[in-house]
Amino acid sequence: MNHVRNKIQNSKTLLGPFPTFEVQETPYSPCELFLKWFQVALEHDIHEPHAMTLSTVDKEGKPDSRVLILKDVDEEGWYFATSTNSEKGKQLRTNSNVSLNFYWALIGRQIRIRGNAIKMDKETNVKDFLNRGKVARAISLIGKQSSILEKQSDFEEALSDQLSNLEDNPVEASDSWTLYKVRANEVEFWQADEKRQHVRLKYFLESDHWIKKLLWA
Ligand SMILES: Cc1cc2nc3c(=O)[nH]c(=O)nc-3n(C[C@H](O)[C@H](O)[C@H](O)COP(=O)(O)O)c2cc1C
Repeated sequence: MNHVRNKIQNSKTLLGPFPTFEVQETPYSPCELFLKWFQVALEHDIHEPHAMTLSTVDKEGKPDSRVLILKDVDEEGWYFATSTNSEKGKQLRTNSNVSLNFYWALIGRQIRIRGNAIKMDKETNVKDFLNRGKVARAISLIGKQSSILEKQSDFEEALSDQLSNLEDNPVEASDSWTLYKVRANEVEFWQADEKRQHVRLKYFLESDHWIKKLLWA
């Protein structure tokens, strides 16, 4: 495995070419800039640009991270969905502080969001749940995300039970499936530069308005 370690040690990063980031021409709100950057990601055919890392902290203050799908974004916040029974669901119950991170290597862009995760109402959660594919709904209805699985066949049996259940009850919704809105108070846009002169612009929410500051790279 030493050859793999050599590869890691000698891997190059941020070679470019990258798009430019005109910090003087940025909009008032980070949501608007996020959507502009997302559009650029789509134009560059970034693979799964809506995959993001969600970080939470447990009740002892220990951080935890995992990848989730961004379901929507608007001036109110960034949205993700998961089970309240999952590890992250439990963590969010005791501490709603979160961060989100997007990294699009091909265009050298990273977006960091810090804020609070707020649960959406029951009706919205049910609507989001019913929009999911059948297998995803069946898995959610098992309702055991992140608990210990003794053997893989237990999962297969539970899935098969839930798939038959959905045949009989096609609009059954999970009690735990929840859409969360991350209301941001800090959003940073980071643009890589081939000559290592990276550009960082951070939005801070002050009272009820956004201010923007450049950051040292
Ligand atoms: C690309 C990708 C997308 C994912 N999307 C979701 C998602 O939208 N919701 C979710 O609960 N888990 C999603 N997962 C699984 C999570 O990363 C994680 O394994 C799961 O939510 C359990 O996390 P927890 O134990 O911290 O609660 C996704 C994983 C990957 C790699």
